[in-house]
Amino acid sequence: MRIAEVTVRRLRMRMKEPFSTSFGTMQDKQFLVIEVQDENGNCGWGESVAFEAPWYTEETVETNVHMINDFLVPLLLGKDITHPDEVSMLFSSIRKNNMAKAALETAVWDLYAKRNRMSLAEALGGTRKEIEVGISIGLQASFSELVAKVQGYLDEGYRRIKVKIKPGFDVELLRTLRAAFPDVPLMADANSAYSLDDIELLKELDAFNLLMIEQPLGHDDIVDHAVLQRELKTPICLDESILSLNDVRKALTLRSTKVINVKIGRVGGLSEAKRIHDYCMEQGVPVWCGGMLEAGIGRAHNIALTSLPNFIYPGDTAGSSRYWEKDIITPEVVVQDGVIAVPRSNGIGYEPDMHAIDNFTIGKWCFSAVE
Ligand SMILES: O=C(O)CCC(=O)c1ccccc1C(=O)O
Ligand SMILES: [Mg+2]
Repeated sequence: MRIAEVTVRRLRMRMKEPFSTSFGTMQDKQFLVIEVQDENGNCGWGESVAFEAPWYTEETVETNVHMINDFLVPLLLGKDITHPDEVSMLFSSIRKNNMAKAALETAVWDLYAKRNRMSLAEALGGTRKEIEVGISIGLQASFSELVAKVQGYLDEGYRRIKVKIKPGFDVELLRTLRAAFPDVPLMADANSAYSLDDIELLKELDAFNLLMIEQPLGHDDIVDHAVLQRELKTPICLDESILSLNDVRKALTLRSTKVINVKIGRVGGLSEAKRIHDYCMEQGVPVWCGGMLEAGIGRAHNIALTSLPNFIYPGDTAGSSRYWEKDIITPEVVVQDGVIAVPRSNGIGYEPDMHAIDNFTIGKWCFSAVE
């Protein structure tokens, strides 16, 4: 297939409620939507998960606009591609900027699946017909509000609860939750809020029978996490520290982590995400799919990826209505009884809603290959 056109749209959408983590609060979300077109007019869709500010990784919406428009699109446009695995090789001269690369690469995966009349899940080798999902709940103003939120999501059927923690909102917060929900699959995500100086406090979390603790230490660390894991019963799960299969290999060698949170954007695309999945499966290490407050297109890519067999724990991919009054795909992503049915129609299996997309678009760039 020849990549004949690329359209980059910058969208702004307001989330139903703010989302707070150890590094701050956000409610307005800007992100990029990518449309790639082949020589026959088939379209593939991708979403950049970079945020407006660089608190999760160093990438931002603006750096993604720059990288995509000025470096990555010129490497992709007009190229003949037989398989989407080739896209990351086309981009190999560009260091890092994984979210920018993934936005384009995932769009090519969708296009490839559509051309071959298969679902994206099928193209990736996914086997599950439905996926179990959990929910990630941001820091709340009070413990009672948090308990009420958890109860609400359990009532909706979510299969696993993840809460954010930070210094001062950890031991008592989790004690309160465990008292209210003794048997619920529960985990905590610190988004790098602690250091090895907090080791005694982190050991107290072993009392709460958590499924895992996500990224307690430095965003780029795999050495201190190995020291911490030796002292903890609770499995550590790395998120921010994992940017590639090589990072996974090194973290497992050091025993820094027992579970991997796979995010397509953070690792540079679906091909690398699948390689990480396959490697972890060989090693007997479970993985699960993280979230980046995505709109529908990013959500659809997560669902397809999660259909692979070693996605053992429920992921963070909630239904569209968790964040959005109105999503940018039809139908919207629906969670019923804590599961999402993996779409069987071609590509991502959801139709981009052009009316909604146009409504939210605040910037647009179009590129065509020269004939
Ligand atoms: O609901 C989601 O999409 C995931 C929410 C979440 O935990 C998160 C949201 C934004 C940035 C980082 C993270 C994270 O997993 O650390
Ligand atoms: Mg995380």
